[in-house]
Amino acid sequence: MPDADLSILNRVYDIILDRKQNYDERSYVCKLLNHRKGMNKILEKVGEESIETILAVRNENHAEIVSESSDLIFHLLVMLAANNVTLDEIAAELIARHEIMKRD
Ligand SMILES: N=c1c2ncn([C@@H]3O[C@H](COP(=O)(O)OP(=O)(O)OP(=O)(O)O)[C@@H](O)[C@H]3O)c2ncn1[C@@H]1O[C@H](COP(=O)(O)O)[C@@H](O)[C@H]1O
Repeated sequence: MPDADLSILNRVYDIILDRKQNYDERSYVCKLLNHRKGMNKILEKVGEESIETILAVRNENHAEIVSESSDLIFHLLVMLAANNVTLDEIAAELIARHEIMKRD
């Protein structure tokens, strides 16, 4: 297994963008992006996974926190891609805040 690093966020985001362009009935991302409830379905999933992450923390269960946080981040990536927000924009926002707030 390759070293785990956050470049996987870009890789998954790029797959989601590809799913926006190329419908595949086997794809979970395509099901979400084309759901009859529209954006509400994606937002429901973000809400659901947020609550499951909170419960995992309440349970003090490390493995569950990792798993539920991964579900949450994945569904956030779908929500961002569906709204044409790029990861570069998120990175730029975090960098700008870091520059403003850093104390050393
Ligand atoms: N990271 C993920 C990922 N994490 C979770 N899931 C799916 O998210 C779904 C919802 O998870 P839940 O735990 O909420 O399960 P559930 O309650 O049964 O879900 P629903 O009934 O609400 O659909 C499950 O079907 C999971 O398989 C994911 N599906 C896809 N990815 C990534 O997205 C890429 C593209 O996926 P496809 O579009 O399916 O090819 C994959 O290669 C992965 O990198």
